Amino acid sequence: TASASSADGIRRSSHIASGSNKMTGTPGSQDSEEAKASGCATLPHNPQTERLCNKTSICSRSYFLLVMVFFHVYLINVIALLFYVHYSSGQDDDSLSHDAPGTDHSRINSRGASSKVEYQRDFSLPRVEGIRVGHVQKVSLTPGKSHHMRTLSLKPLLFEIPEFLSEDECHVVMQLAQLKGLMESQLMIQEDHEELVKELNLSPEEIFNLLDINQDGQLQHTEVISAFRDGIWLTPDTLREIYAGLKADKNGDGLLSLEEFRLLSNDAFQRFLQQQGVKRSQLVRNSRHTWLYQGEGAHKVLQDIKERVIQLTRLPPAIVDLSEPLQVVRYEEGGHYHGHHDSGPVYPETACTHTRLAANTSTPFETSCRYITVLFYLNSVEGGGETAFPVADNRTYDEVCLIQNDVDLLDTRKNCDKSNLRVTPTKGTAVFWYNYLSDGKGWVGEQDEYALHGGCVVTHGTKWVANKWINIDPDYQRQARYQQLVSQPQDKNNEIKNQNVCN
Ligand SMILES: O=C(O)CCC(=O)C(=O)O
Ligand SMILES: [Fe+2]
Repeated sequence: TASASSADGIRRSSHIASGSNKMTGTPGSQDSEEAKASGCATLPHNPQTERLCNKTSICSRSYFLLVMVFFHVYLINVIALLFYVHYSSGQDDDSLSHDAPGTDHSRINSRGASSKVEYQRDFSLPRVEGIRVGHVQKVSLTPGKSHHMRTLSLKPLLFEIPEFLSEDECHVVMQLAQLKGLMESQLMIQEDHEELVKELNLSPEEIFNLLDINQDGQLQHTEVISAFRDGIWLTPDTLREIYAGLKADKNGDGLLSLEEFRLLSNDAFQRFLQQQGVKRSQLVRNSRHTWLYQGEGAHKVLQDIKERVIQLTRLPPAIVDLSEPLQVVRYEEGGHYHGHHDSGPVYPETACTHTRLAANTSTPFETSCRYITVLFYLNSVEGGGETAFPVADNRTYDEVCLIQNDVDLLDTRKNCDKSNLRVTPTKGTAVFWYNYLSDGKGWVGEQDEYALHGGCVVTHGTKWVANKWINIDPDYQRQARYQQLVSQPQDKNNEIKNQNVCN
């Protein structure tokens, strides 16, 4: 508005100026009025002095015009200066947060997160193209050597790279893992599940309603299996045994009414399983594992593998550096890992485990956000142990269809042969896939439901694999804040960690 009225002002004053030129020398009311207004009325009425006054003195129209022009130029300069100051201070904010991390401590709040900074999304995550199933592309991962990468499926986007690791490298990784010691991948009783149920304080009716997916007032086997499967792997057969043991299914129709369900409280369930003795084969995962750090100072083989993963995925090194360490897994004969996702789904109220430190709020749910899984086979397995992708490249995917007519596609002890895709473990081969789709704007989108997979039961010998998970938060701001936070000087990081421990 200010500049509009100024422009208007210029237009009006130039109109007055041209009008005064036409009337110069002719005594008239307009001239004399203006002369009066500008102080010329005090001069004696002399046409010569009046002409002089009109043309050269400080009360002339041209002088007025000049002053107005200067005034507007001045005004425009002031406005431009204000704009400059405003925008340049905004840019400073950004450059502080990106280029000189940790220099502006005032913006780190007590939860260790920067509360004001909005990171500009000026970066697109690269994604390897699959082209079509069976397509082979050459990739250069180490100087002087090229690998062949074959597309195994498009849903999920899945690739296989033979000879990614040399025999020696496989040997070193297995030895380092053994040196460090492997722990059980899954404990026998899932206490956290029970605790969560207690914490939520749900009544049996509420739980029944949650489980009754088709809302028919009865619980079918599939509805109970998917709900209680958090830890112990239930099959329709074990479920029948449990119902019989707890005398839960009074009328013996294989379905549970609300009344029958009350007898099958979580406690009773767990107690029954404890009495029976849960076998390792009844767990979701039957293996042992350990973690190997791959950063500075780590064994050269481990650092080399990380570098090759950077080349393979074409992701910024910082993202790979800040991801989980290498997980080395050993399955004994009889070992397995039932169908699962390596990453959780993305909901607004879910936080990623790796960026939790940088989350602005404390969120009730936490999940692993593993954008990519790179799975290395460290040995060739004598029997079984394939990695199964039950729904890879399915035309449709419907979770309910995973368990049908007592056939559970997630059961890698029984039904691996029914999986759409199986990869045979071969020493040195790597497979990698995306657990998330793209959001179409260069960042992480929805979880890819087709990325469901599992490790089939090892029928002969042992199986060694390693997982390199690349963690990226689907929430760009959280990922950026996290990267900013961990790249701050050590003393500041300790301060933040201590705050978290104490809170
Ligand atoms: O052992 C396999 O083949 C798969 C392992 C796996 O899916 C995992 O460790 O998350
Ligand atoms: Fe997995």
